[in-house]
Amino acid sequence: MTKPPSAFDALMSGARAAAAAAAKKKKSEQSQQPTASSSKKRKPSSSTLPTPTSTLNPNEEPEKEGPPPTKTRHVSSSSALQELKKRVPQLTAKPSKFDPSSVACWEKGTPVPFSLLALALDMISLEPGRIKMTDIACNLMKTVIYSTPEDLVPLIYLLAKRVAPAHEGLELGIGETSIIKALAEATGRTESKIKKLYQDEGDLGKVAKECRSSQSMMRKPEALTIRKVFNTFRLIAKESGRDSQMKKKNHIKALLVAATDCEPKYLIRFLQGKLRIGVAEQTLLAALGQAAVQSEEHSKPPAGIKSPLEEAVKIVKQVYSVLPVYDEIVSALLTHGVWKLPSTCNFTPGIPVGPMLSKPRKGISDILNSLQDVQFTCEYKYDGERAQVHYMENGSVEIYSRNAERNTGKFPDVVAAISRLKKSTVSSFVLDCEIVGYNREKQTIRPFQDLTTRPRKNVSVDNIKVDVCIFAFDILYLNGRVLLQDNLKIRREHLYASFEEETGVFQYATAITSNDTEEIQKFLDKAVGSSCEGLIIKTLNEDSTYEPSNRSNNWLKLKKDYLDNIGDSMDLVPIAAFHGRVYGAFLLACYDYNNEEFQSICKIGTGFTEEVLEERSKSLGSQVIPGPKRYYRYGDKMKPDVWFEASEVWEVKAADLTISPVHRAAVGIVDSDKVAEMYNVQKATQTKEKETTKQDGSESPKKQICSEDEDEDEDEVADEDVDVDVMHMKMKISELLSYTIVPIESQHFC
Ligand SMILES: Nc1ncnc2c1ncn2[C@@H]1O[C@H](COP(=O)(O)OP(=O)(O)OP(=O)(O)O)[C@@H](O)[C@H]1O
Ligand SMILES: [Mg+2]
Ligand SMILES: [Mg+2]
Repeated sequence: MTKPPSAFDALMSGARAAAAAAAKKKKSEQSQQPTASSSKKRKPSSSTLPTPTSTLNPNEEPEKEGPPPTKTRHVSSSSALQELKKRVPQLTAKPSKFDPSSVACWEKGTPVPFSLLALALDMISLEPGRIKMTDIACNLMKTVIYSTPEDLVPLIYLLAKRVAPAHEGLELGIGETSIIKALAEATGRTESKIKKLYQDEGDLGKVAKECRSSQSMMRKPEALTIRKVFNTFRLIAKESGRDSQMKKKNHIKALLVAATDCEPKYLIRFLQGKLRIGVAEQTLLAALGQAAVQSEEHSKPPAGIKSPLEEAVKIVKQVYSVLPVYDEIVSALLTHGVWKLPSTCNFTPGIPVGPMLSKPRKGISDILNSLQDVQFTCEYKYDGERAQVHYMENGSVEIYSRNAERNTGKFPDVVAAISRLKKSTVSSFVLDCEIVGYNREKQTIRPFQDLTTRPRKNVSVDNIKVDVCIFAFDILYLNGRVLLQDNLKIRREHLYASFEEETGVFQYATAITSNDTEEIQKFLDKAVGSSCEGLIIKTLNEDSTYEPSNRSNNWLKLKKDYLDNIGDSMDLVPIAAFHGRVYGAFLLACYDYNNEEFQSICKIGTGFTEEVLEERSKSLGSQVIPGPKRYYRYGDKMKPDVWFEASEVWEVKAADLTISPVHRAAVGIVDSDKVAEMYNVQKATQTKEKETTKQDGSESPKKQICSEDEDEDEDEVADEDVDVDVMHMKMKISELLSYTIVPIESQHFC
């Protein structure tokens, strides 16, 4: 999703929910997993890791340093850990050559030690390439399938940094303060000491590791297992009401007390929901597909499949886009095998499917070339929030965002409208639509920015400041029937027959069916004139099924931004920055000669190569001033981390200028108190970010992104853009083109 600042926020909040999200409630807690798919019985290794149920030693002394642990079981002997450490490097083997018994040095069938995951994550963190990362994740899964298949679900959730599927919205809900408190109590240090170490180190995970390793323990509590950690995370996520923070803290403390070696580091990082652990969703799904094929029982592909590994990965990804619930997929996979997945895991009302996405095209002729001899339709591309509305047989409604976040509480007006305007023949449906800010008096679409001022949760219908109109463009499910495989023409007929339109409340996306260049051009102009971003062109008849999560050639977007003749560059001055790994984002300002002031116009997230970003950060680092100059104009809500002397000018190519409630450019000229904002700079720079990620396969460049909120949830960006296409980059329209360092006479402005 590429949005102006506040949408970027929405993305980040989606990520937050997702990063903290987790497993399907009952299932994972019941550890109901099917049996091991490995049929060969191998002898457990002689040097087994002690299991959690082993030797209780009531005679041991409580440890001297730190509070005594609640349990006094002695488990994980350091020799067992050493043995595991010796074996773990084998996880980097090619999955086809990897023998899980070479790593599984604990008793088969017993819970898999958490240290295996922690050590594997250490290895993954050293791997820049996606392929190697996938191999390690795959081998890790193979090991778990071989040893203790019921631990596969918890393993996958931990790798995915979730505690439940995204749509359940279950979050760990712990702040850094609680983590620090728990860490202090678990290690017997003061909170201020931990804070100090954190400040010096910059990484609470490392602090945790150091504190643990420097703490001598007379006796150790039970060794952590993957399932124990995961179940505790779920408990943490579910604690609510009074004392919940305290209870959460105690859960964390119990985990920390039991953690050894590099375990504390990863526990903390999981709890913080940090990027530096885990694997992107698509990598995880690929690893799962491969691990499934290579696990013995179900490895035989049906006849005619030439490349089983690739095919299995495709199946797992496809099934996940229709039913994004690991519990279901893993269970089906272990019971019936990967080849039966498409029939064992199906679309389920109430669970959001991945939204179909579009590919950018540069112009109408480009579109006509791509879609020769194919019937297609053009629709307005509305600039709002994607919504998948599920209306269940019992009349309940759920609204999901593009990232499968549950948005129902944000749009009670949509819930009401949809229930009122569905025809009486309709008993259940899943609607794909764009929710757009709307001025009902003037009957006009409001800018995207206005929509983002709506609170995210617990909105009450009586207190809505920004009305919305639902622009419906697809229907995926109707009266108990899944329509994903029907072509768009049929789906549309169903859609048009299912609702009453009401201007400004519920409308069908404006559409024409034409392949005449001039007509399409006029339609595009009309779309832009009606505050839309451009058009989405969709195949109508053949090859026009709904493709969940796919950025498909059957949906092409034509944004006004992309057209060659629009978009000019502007000379802007960085006046402040927001922290990231280097500076995460800069606040840019234009110079107003009349008022002799710098007025903020946009934040620029990236759009530069890492090299240029590094260079600019360094250069501006020497221009830091204690606070904003009095001739800087910026919105009250802008809270950059550092301010700069106005010292250099950057040429920035922009797609669009819109009225901004935040920035101060052209204040008083454009609108009495509102101002212009170059928000598309951010849209495009975020896109660029995605491509960087894809191309080099690493995740680190994402750290450059900074949103209006904290930068803690960057990882979701990676998850969702695995299939961002390179075309996008070529036609990127707003980017940092060049920068010139122009000395600016500061006395001039004083
Ligand atoms: N008529 C429409 N049909 C499909 N999607 C539409 C339509 N109108 C608006 N949209 C929006 O456009 C998006 C599809 O564009 P794309 O696949 O590029 O996703 P995106 O990266 O979020 O797009 P963008 O940032 O350009 O809005 C959808 O997610 C939806 O929010
Ligand atoms: Mg986009
Ligand atoms: Mg959009």
